[in-house]
Amino acid sequence: MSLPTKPVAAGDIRDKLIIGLDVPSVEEARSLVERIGDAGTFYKIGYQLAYAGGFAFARELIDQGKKVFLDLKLHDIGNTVEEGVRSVARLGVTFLTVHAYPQTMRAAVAGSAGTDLKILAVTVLTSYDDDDLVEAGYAPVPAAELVARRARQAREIGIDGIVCAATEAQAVRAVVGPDRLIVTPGIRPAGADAGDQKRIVTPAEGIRLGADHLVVARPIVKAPDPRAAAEAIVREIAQAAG
Ligand SMILES: O=C(O)c1cc(=O)[nH]c(=O)n1[C@@H]1O[C@H](COP(=O)(O)O)[C@@H](O)[C@H]1O
Repeated sequence: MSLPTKPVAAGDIRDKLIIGLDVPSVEEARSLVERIGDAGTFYKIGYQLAYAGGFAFARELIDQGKKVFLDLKLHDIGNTVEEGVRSVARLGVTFLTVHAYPQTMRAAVAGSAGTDLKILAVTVLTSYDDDDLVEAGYAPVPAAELVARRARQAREIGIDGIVCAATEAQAVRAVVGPDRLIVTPGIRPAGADAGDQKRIVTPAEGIRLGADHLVVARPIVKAPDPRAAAEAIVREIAQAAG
């Protein structure tokens, strides 16, 4: 089966790889970024690093010319989300995540209005499968269906991009159209450990399925040679985007 491929936007192919800095301290993050060198242009700061000095480190990365994705997965009452997003927008980061609940997404769009910050809505976490949704209290619904529903709501609300598993990227693209970003975690180079991820694909598949950016943490962060691991993924992305 030949898969539709979204044309690759002009720009640096390395930006398609977002490296998750899932490490416990700024010192470790700094040393990892140094080791990866110019193989890494776009970094994600999530819970682990954000709450351990990561906000100041985001500034440091931006000053080095790197792009930063602040993965805070916000979800609270509308006013709190809106004001929180307004504060994040002042940090100069490129992406911020919120959970794809309509109230939360509307508040995030309001808080980022008039700024360069792009809001990404996390549809259904890639560690969830259909059984996990039932356990969380949802009426039985396939994860893919809930992803499509939330992607439609995100588009209607004016969210900039969607975070979903690459296995759902084509369905999401059909819903959101060509102008929204699709960002996919749950990426594993062939042979790598899945860990807690349940809906995974390889970097090449992720790109062929239409992802604009791939988020990869453990396969790079825990590799004996993180730079070589990042370079191999960028090569795979370039070939797939080819
Ligand atoms: O928003 C995210 O980035 C995210 C959403 C999601 O559904 N699944 C997911 O794994 N992530 C993040 O993507 C990264 C994936 O890490 P690895 O599984 O180690 O490559 C982690 O930092 C997660 O927090």
